[in-house]
Amino acid sequence: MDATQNQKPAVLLIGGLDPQGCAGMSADIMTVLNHGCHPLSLITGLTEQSAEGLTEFGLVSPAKVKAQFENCQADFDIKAIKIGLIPHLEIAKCIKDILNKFNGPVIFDPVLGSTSGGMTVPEDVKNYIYKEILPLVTVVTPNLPELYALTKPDISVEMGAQLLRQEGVDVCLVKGGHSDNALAIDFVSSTLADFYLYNEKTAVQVRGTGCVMASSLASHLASGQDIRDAMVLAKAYVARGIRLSHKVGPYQLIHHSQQDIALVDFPKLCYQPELIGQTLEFPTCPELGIYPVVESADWVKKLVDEGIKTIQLRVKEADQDLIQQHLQSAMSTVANKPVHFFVNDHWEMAIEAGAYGVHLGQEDLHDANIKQISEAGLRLGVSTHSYWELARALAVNPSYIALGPIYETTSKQMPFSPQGIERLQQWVDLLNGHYPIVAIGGINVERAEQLRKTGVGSVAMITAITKANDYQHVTQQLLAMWQ
Ligand SMILES: Cc1ncc(COP(=O)(O)OP(=O)(O)O)c(N)n1
Ligand SMILES: Cc1nc(C(=O)O)sc1CCOP(=O)(O)O
Ligand SMILES: [Mg+2]
Repeated sequence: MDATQNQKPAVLLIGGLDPQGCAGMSADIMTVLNHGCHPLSLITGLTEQSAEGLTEFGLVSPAKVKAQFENCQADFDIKAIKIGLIPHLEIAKCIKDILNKFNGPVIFDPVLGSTSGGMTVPEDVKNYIYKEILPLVTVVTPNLPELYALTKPDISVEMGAQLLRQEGVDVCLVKGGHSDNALAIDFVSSTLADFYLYNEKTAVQVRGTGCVMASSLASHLASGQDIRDAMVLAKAYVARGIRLSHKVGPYQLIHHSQQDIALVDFPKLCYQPELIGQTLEFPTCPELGIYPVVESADWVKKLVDEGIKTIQLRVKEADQDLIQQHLQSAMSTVANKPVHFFVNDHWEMAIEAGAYGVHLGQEDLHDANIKQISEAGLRLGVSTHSYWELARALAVNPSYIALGPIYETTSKQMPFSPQGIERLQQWVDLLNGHYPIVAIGGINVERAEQLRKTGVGSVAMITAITKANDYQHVTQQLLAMWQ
């Protein structure tokens, strides 16, 4: 077997040593270890600090940092680099050389001083960071004071992030924890999209949260997570750490743990600032059981006749009249029957027809008027395929959350690889008691039986029923299994 297989991903940490073990390199190492990664550490400064603030950056030799990096690179396959304190110009130049020899993701938490006050990074270093380091960085994670110091005082987060990105950074994540808002709102600007991540703020002042956030992000990227997922998971890790934080000496410190993240720690994601913190209400729905997704009113009739209690009409046709005909006909099938009838995509028609609910994907959420669906009293189901899509779904507060594709599907082309049963188990554990979950994608009778063991309340399928040799037999098998 290749000796590099099954090795922990190595994360190179470049930053200052806080001898009190609360922030900087010590916090970074604890975080990286907790994410199942291996920390490599290059110390940029032997700081002197206390609860009163930072009094000394502490010189280290750039030549030694360079030599240490070369040893690390020779012996480890570095998967991500996280940079914190850059105290001196010579160290900044050395870091630039290191970054030029590295191809993977670079996370830069631009520590310019200590939150408790005292010394700050000299102007020449700040200028060098701006012009020479930022262009080599994948994600920069300033807090508000750092954003102001690097750009302009009191600049908006959107404009500030824009300025940093103009220097060549791929993603700018501005941490809003220092604002006096009741929510901890981070702004993310990236080539993929701009969005806000938010969760409830706790009253406690916890040390080292910025270091932990950036190290968590680096660890998730080193482990191969999508960059948006990595940001969501890192924010959840910090939120959980703050919620469980504890007193050490004069400080309140993050709790590091490998336990699963709880829903209360999971951030919400939205694209418009005016929607931050606005929670809509949708009627609840029960566990939905066997949930066929079908393309015609004819199939709705055939399956309701078989005893199906949840069904979705998913007509992928451009002809609006035809969709309307299918919908009207399906509505008369389900009228006065205990059937949970969902309409895919066409939310306005669903409201007009008085359907039980609507199912929307992430792109559909952009176009739909979610408030109108809520006001009309329809249930809402939302698709998710990743952690960041889950964060988006949580902001909408739907009636159920779907996860897919659990297995390879032939019914639809998607940029997502199969989630697998373990990922479904994570969704069930995270959302249990809060949102009903629907699993979809490549599910047949045998697989449905396996998935039931995760505790998922519903399985949705297209081909297993509509392409079956004997759809009635398959439907009866599924219904019998899910009782
Ligand atoms: C139950 C259920 N889950 C997921 C989907 C997929 O919805 P969406 O992502 O909007 O894709 P389309 O179905 O519109 O192609 C679904 N329809 N139902
Ligand atoms: C429509 C759809 N949405 C999916 C998602 O993952 O969001 S998977 C899928 C197709 C499901 O069809 P089948 O049961 O034939 O695999
Ligand atoms: Mg859709």
